[in-house]
Amino acid sequence: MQKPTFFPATMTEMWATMGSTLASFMFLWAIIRQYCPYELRRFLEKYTHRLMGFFYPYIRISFHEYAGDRLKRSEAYAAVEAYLSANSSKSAKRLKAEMGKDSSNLVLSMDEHERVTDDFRGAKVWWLSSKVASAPTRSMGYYPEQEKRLYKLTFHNKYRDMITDAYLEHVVKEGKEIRVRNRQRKLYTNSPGYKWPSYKQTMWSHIVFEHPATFETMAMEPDKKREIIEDLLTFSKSKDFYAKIGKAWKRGYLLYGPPGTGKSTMIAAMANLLNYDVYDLELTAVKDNTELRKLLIETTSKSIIVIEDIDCSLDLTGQRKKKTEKSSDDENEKLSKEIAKKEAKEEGSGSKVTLSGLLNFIDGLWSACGGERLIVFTTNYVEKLDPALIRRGRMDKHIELSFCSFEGFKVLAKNYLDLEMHPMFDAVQRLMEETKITPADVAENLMPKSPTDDADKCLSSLIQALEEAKEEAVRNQDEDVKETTMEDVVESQVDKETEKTS
Ligand SMILES: Nc1ncnc2c1ncn2[C@@H]1O[C@H](COP(=O)(O)OP(=O)(O)OP(=O)(O)O)[C@@H](O)[C@H]1O
Ligand SMILES: [Mg+2]
Repeated sequence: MQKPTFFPATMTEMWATMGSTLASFMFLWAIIRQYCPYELRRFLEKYTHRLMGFFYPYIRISFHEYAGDRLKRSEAYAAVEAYLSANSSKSAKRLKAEMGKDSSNLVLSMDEHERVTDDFRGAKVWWLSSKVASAPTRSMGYYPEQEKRLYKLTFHNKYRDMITDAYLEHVVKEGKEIRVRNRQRKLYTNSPGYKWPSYKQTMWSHIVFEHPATFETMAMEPDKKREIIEDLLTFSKSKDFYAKIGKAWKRGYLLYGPPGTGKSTMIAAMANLLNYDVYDLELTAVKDNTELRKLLIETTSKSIIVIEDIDCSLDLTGQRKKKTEKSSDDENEKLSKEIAKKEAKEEGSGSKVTLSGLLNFIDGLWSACGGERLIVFTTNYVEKLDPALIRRGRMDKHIELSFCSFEGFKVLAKNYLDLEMHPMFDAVQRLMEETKITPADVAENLMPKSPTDDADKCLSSLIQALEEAKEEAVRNQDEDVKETTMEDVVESQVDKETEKTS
């Protein structure tokens, strides 16, 4: 009987032949790579790829993290990352873990060079997470080698239409939803320490946004509060409307009023209402208009860009006027430039952001990128600002936050003391009508200072503060009257003397 040795022998021979052929080919390729000129190598590579294309029935799509000029992280990459994080955690063997929403759960995603498969309407696709190193740039000094991350999607040619249409739409849609669900809201600030020009580094640094303020806890007249909430909610749902009227999907809010009336608190309440990130822009740390534009490009949609105390941030108030004066006289121009330089040096800020740079930031062509953004300015002195800065269209809604009303006090009493009615409320109401007090002062008085402090104690401390404020106001008024009468007396004396001499 013949032994069944034929097959294994042939197989072994076949493997051996194949192995040696492969080795020869590799050897040949190594020689070609070493000695062949670059152009010829490129040519060979190009045609090998084309030849492969005839026989290799699979299609590959790459999703790069930074596409194009790399100004911004690719939305498609982020959506794919989120989609795969939800779908790969069961099948991938190496995963990356990151903190998710509220720092309470971990979000897993594919680690580098990991491959997972996905099924869509019977079609099988493969996802590979990968990274490629790009050559170090030497044009402006030496930067280390940069890594570009990407996802590669491979599928059979016969599913081409279905994958490029339906499947990719499904991935992006689901990915976006997952991102919103897992999103930890962030509070960003522009770090003045930013120097490293690597493309991966953003100009913003962030922490998790955890401010607890809401519109419910804000002391304000109920009608005004409702109006602001409705305005915000309408804005957030108006994507199509803004597209229809041909306007960028953004809205400017100017919050003004004395210190301690809740401007910063309202920004936190807005962010919590709409579930937006907050970008707290420190203008004095921005070097120039170009840097301001870069900062703007790096903000994401669903966010609030805040510039607090806009009147103090830069000397934006008189710049337009100065410019016209300057143009009339060259000598003056030089002089004022030198003074400005000196001032900048003295202040140590060195910021060269101009009013026109800021105006462009708010509603220039670049401001439209991203969409769904609120720009909020706060100031204590609205009258100091350049009218161009706060005209409608730039700052669409002007909200005055003012001294505490009795309605506002009732909200604070409910928050701080759990009180809706109390016999001392009448006294508070009467005093509030007669004098001005900020919500911050009311809040401070209503705050229990020791475990034994009860509602009566807090309310009487508030009444005392109100009475003191009233007395001070009367005193100030008396002094004002005295000053004006003195001025009148002096003026009339001067008038009499000039009449005599004439
Ligand atoms: N309208 C308000 N409702 C509830 N709390 C308020 C309100 N206004 C002020 N407060 C309380 O007072 C404190 C100071 O308020 P906030 O920082 O918002 O004032 P601001 O208007 O931003 O002042 P500034 O102009 O000095 O920046 C907050 O911690 C908040 O608790
Ligand atoms: Mg503030």
